[in-house]
Amino acid sequence: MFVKVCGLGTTADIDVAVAAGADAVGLVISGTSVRGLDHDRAVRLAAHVPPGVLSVLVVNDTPAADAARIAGELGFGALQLHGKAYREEDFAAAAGVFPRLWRATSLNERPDTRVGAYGEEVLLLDSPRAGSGEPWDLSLLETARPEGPWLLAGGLTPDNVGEAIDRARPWGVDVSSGVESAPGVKDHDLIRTFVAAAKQAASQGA
Ligand SMILES: O=C(O)c1ccccc1NCC(=O)[C@H](O)[C@H](O)COP(=O)(O)O
Repeated sequence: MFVKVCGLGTTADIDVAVAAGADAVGLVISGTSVRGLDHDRAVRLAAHVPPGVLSVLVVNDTPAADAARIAGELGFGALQLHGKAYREEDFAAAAGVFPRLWRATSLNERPDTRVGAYGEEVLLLDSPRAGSGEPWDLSLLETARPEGPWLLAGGLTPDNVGEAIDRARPWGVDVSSGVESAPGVKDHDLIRTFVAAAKQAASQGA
């Protein structure tokens, strides 16, 4: 089970997520997010992610080609494009600059759930309000379950991630609000508990 912890804001957050066994860490650059990093902090945090752990740049309001340029310049391992504004041509433009793209979408919006439909490596299925901590109706997966590398996100917590994995059978999971003590403030114990619960649920279900 691939586990990504998103919206990290400090080097200590990264250290804790990595030590807990997270496979990827997400850094958000977005003017509208409580987790949005300014450029200098993003540079510092991206450089802090150790080899072997995937660093993911998360954007939702940045032109895709600009985001791709930033991802390349800062040495990110992947770029997660979030939001309704991105179309297939945006992915094509971004891929010409930085090819390791993740596509985030919501099943509530009736998206294309084929992994790779827009040239992305990974598909992320999230709640309609990304980063809100709101869960979504997993029964939507019954008629639109993706195949291949896809992440379940949206309202996951240490308490519900095991059941969500059993039900949705994703390739990986992604969490942000569910490991916070306040919006934008990561709780290190919750990060450890979440990663352990996700890995355990996956090994029991394997
Ligand atoms: O985290 C944010 O604030 C955010 C804002 C805008 C676009 C995306 C954002 N986060 C991206 C994510 O990685 C997922 O939405 C997140 O893991 C799931 O969020 P949550 O329900 O808070 O766990």
